[in-house]
Amino acid sequence: MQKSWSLSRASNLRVAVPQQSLRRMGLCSPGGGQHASPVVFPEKRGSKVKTPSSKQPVNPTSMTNDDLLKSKNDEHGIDIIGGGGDEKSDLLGYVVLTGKLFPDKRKRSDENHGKDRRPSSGEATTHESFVDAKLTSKALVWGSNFLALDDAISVTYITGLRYFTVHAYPEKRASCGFSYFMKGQKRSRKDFRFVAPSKEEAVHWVGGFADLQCYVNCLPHPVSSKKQASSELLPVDPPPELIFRCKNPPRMLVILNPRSGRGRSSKVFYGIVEPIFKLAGFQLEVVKTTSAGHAKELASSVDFSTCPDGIICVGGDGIINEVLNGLLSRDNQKEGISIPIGIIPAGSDNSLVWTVLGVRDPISAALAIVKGGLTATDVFAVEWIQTGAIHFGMTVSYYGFVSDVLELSEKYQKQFGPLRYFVAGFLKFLCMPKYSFELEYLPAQKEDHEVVDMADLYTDIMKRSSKEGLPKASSLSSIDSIMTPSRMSVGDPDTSCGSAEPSEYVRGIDPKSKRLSSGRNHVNAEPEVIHPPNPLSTTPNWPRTRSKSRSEKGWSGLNTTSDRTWGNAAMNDREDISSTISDPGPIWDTEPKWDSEPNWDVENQIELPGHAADCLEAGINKELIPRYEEKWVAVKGQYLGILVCNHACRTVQSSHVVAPKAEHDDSCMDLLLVRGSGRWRLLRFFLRLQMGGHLELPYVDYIKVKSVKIKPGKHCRSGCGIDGELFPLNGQVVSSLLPEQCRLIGRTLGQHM
Ligand SMILES: Nc1ncnc2c1ncn2[C@@H]1O[C@H](COP(=O)(O)OP(=O)(O)OP(=O)(O)O)[C@@H](O)[C@H]1O
Repeated sequence: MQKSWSLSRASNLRVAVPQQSLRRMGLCSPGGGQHASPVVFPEKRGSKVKTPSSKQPVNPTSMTNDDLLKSKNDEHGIDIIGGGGDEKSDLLGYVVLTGKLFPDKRKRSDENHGKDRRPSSGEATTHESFVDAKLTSKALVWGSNFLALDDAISVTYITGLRYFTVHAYPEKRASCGFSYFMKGQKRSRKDFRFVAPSKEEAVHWVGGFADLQCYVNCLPHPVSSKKQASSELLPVDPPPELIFRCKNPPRMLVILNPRSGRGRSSKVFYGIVEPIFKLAGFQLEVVKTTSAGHAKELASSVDFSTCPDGIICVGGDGIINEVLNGLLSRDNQKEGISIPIGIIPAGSDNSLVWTVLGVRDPISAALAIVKGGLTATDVFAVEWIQTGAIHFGMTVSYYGFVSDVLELSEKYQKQFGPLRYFVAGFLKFLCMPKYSFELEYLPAQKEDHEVVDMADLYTDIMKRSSKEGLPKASSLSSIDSIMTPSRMSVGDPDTSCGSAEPSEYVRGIDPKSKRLSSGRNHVNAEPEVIHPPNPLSTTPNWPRTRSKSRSEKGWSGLNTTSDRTWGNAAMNDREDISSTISDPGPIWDTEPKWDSEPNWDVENQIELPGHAADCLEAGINKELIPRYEEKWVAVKGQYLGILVCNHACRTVQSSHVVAPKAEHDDSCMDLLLVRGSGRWRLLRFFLRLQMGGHLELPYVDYIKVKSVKIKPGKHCRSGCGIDGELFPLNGQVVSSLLPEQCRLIGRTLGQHM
C-alpha cells in the first residue's frame, strides 16, 4: 500500500516537474526517476505521513481556490493566513506529502555535529507540539507558515537523524514605500530546521524534497562515520544516494569578468553567489578573464565534457556576448549554441537577464540557475556585407546617437563607471552630429516564412563563420583599437578581407539577389507600385509632404506607417501637429534634413544587390519597379537612432522598455527608428522613453522585422553597437535572426513548476 503510494507519488512528480535540462535532471540512482523510493515506512502514530487522499493529486486548475483551501483545511486543519489566501493556494500545486513537523526555531550549535538533539520536555516530545505540515509541488506549508519551493535551494539531512534543514532565499518583505530602495537585495538566506516525529518520517520528508528536484545535501551520521573509520567491520548507514532520488550536481564553467561593474563582480560572485551554488551542490570551475576577448576564447575552446551543464557568465551584457560569439565560432556550432548559458548580473548593464528572466539581482539570478529550466532565446547575426565578417548578439544592435555615446563612454570608464553613459550622453548631446542612413527592412509577416528559408541561411552562415572565423568581440575598452585602422585586429568587421558582393547569407535573406546570383535575373514586373518610398525612385526626397505621408498610411502592412499600430496611430497624428510648433517639425512638414545635403541621391545611392542593374537592363522605369514580391521596404534619411531589438530591452535604471512588443523568442526583431535630427527631438525621445511613451512620438517608427540592412550615408560617421560592443560601420550591414535559438539557464522566477 505504502509502496504503491511511493510509486504513484513518483509518477505524479514526474508529470509535475517542468522540462528542465534533462542532463541536469539526471538522477543519482541507476534507475533514475523510474523507480519508487527503496525506503518503505509503516504508518506511525498520530503524526503519520499520510498518503495522498483519493482527491489527490490536487489539480489547482480544476478546483477553485476556495475549494482548494477548504479541502486542505478539512483534511489537515492547515491554516494559511497572512492575507492573500487565494493567492497562496494558487501557489500550492498538488500535494506530495502531508504529516507533522516541529519547526525548530532555536539557533543550532549542533547542526553540523550530527547530534540528534532530543527536544526538551514540553517542546516536541508531545504530539501536540507538532504542527500540520504539507509538502506540495510548489511549497512547504506548516502551521500558518509558507515557503515557496522556488525560494528553496537545498535540504541538509544527516543520515539517521530525525531533523532536516531547508535552505532558502525568500524575498525580504519590505514595508511599503521601501521596496524601491531594496531593489537588488530583496532576498536573504534563511535556514528552516524541522524535527520529524521519527527518523523514518524525516527521511520521507527529505525524499519528498528530492523528488521535487531540490538538492539534498546528505551528510553521514558522525557516529557511524567514526565507527567506519575505526573499523571497517562495523555497519554504516546506507549511502544517501540509495535513499534519496537526488539530482546529479550540475557541473558548469564560470567565466567571471573581474572588471565588470567597476570591479565588483568578484565580490558579487564569491560573496553572494558562490555560497548559493555550493549549497545547491553545483560543481563549478571558475575562470577569471584576463583581458577583453578571453571569454570568447574560453567559450570557443572549452571541452564541454568538463561543463556539460553549461557556462555561467558573471558580468555584464558584454561578457555574455563574448561567450555567445565564442560558442558560435566553434567547429561544431550547433553544439556550441546548444550549451546553456547562465547569467549572474554583475556589470553596469544587464539588460538580457533582466528583460528575459526578470531578474536583476545576483541572488535571484543564482536562484534561477539553481532551479534550472531553460529559456530559448533568439540570436541575431550582424553581417558586414563587404567583408563577410559576422558578429552575433542577443539583445540589440544600434546605430546613430547611441552608438556614438557608447564610443565616447569608453573614455570615462575609469572615472565614472556605470555613470559614464550618462556623462558621454550629455557631452555627445551638446555636440551632436547628424546621422544619415539608408535602410531596408523585411517586415515580419506570415508570408515571410515562405520567402525566407531560414534553414538555408543558417547552414550557410554557420558554414561560413566556421570557415572564415568570426570577428573578435571588441569590448568598450578596446573601442580605440577598433576605430583606428592601424590597430584593427584581423577579425574585425572592417578589416576582414572578403568579397564586396553580398554574401550567400545576405542573398539568402534577399530572394531577389539570390535569384540574380544564380543567373535568373528576370524581373516579374507587377502592375502596381505599392511602395512609395522606393529607393530606386528618380523622384528625390520622399516623403515630402504631410498629405503624402497620410496617404501612405493606407498601405497595408508593408510600411512603417501601418506598423505604427504598435504605437498609437491616433496619438501620432495629434503629436504630428503639436510637434510642428515646438519641434524643428515632423519630417513630412519640413524639408527633411537630409534633403538639405546637396546631392544626397547622387552621393548616397542605394545599391540594392543586383536590382538597379537589373532594372536598367530591362529598361524599366525605376519608379514602377514593384518590390512587394520581396516585401523589403527601403527608406533613407536622417535618423537620430536606429535600434534593432531582439527583446524588449529593459533598462536597469527604469522599469520601462525600449521595445515593448518585442519577445526574446518570437523569431522577429523589433526595429525602432527615431527619424530626423536635432537635440529637442532626441531629448523628447529620451524623456518619453523614461515614461514609456516614446512610441507615440510622431517621428518614431516601430516595426517588427525579419531582417534589416543598414548603410551609413556618405558623410555619416556612426558605429554599430551590438550588445554593448562597438564596431565600425563602414558599408552595409545586414541583421537577421539565426533559426537556432540559444538557451539561457533559468526561467522567470515563479514559473518553475
Ligand atoms: N579581464 C578583463 N579586462 C578588461 N576587459 C575585459 C576583461 N574581461 C572582459 N573584458 C571586457 O569588458 C567588457 C565589458 O564587460 P561586461 O559587459 O561584462 O561588464 P560591464 O560592467 O557591463 O561593462 P560595460 O558596461 O563596459 O559593458 C567586455 O566587452 C569584455 O570584452
